Amino acid sequence: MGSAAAPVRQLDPHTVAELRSAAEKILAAFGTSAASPALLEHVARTAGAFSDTLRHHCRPVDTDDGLFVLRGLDVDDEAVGPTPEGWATAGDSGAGALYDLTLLLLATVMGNPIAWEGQQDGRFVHNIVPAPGHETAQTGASSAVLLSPHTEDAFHPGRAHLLMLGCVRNHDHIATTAAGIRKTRLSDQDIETLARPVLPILPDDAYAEAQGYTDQLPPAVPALFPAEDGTTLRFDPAYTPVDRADATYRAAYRRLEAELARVSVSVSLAPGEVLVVDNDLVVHGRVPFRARYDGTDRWLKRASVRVPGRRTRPPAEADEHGYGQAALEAHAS
Ligand SMILES: O=C(O)CCC(=O)C(=O)O
Ligand SMILES: [Fe+2]
Repeated sequence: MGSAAAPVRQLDPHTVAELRSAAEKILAAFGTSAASPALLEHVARTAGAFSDTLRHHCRPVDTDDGLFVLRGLDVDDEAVGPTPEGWATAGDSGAGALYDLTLLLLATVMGNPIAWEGQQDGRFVHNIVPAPGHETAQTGASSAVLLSPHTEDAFHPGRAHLLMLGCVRNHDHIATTAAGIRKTRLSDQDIETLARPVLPILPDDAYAEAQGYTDQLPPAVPALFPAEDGTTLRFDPAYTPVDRADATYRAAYRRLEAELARVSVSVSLAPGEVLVVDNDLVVHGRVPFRARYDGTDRWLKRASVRVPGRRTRPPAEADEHGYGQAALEAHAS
């Protein structure tokens, strides 16, 4: 694993002030970051009036890294209060809500934020904190184990194009890992093999309801897709029954895994930094750590964004059932 620096987009003080005042106004008007149709409309209108400078900071990923870090937002460590011991108690008022709204605004500039009825109560901005009892899970709530590199919500055809991870607190400098498909070297033969729909990707442990879905069989999906401007990937080995494939496929899959490990970078987010990952180009994960459970634990805010008009995925995804899960879009598209 390398520690090559991720491309950084430094927000200028004027843009930071523009964002802060927008988030403050919305919080003053609604008293919460909990999404209502009226709040979302307010967010859309506000984001639509942002400066060109802010918009430019939010332009699409423009390097082979497939990601960037927005730097410069300020987080008042005292004001956000203790790290909750689980997403459910994170609350949606005060300084934490200000961060939720800032992410929601940024997400709206980049595309259309999405939420899942089946995850974190349908919130548009999730709280990622270590939770007692989940230490070894393959979800954001874990800590003691490596969270293996994955495409976010890989099981679903409506998954995000962009994943945003905003750091509230990270005293122990615990790194998110990121590996971009455009940095890997694979033979044409392997790419061809992995572009065949051979295996399903099953719903992850954050989706209890989807895991109980039995109406239709899990669809086999390609891990790689040769899109117009380069290869994209859909990859989640922890939820893929790789041993069901033949030896040729398994070997190619393992080589993809090894290549992703080789090009993986560590991004240790500091408070106020927002990692933006292109979910079609980059798989992300997290190194293991020891949770503190004393109110000072690592705390990230997460938003998922769809970018209208993208053509980076196989058209056949349109026929997938998505295990009965539906993504809610923040804004009419
Ligand atoms: O904790 C992290 O750095 C990443 C966790 C993760 O995979 C996610 O929030 O989607
Ligand atoms: Fe994730």
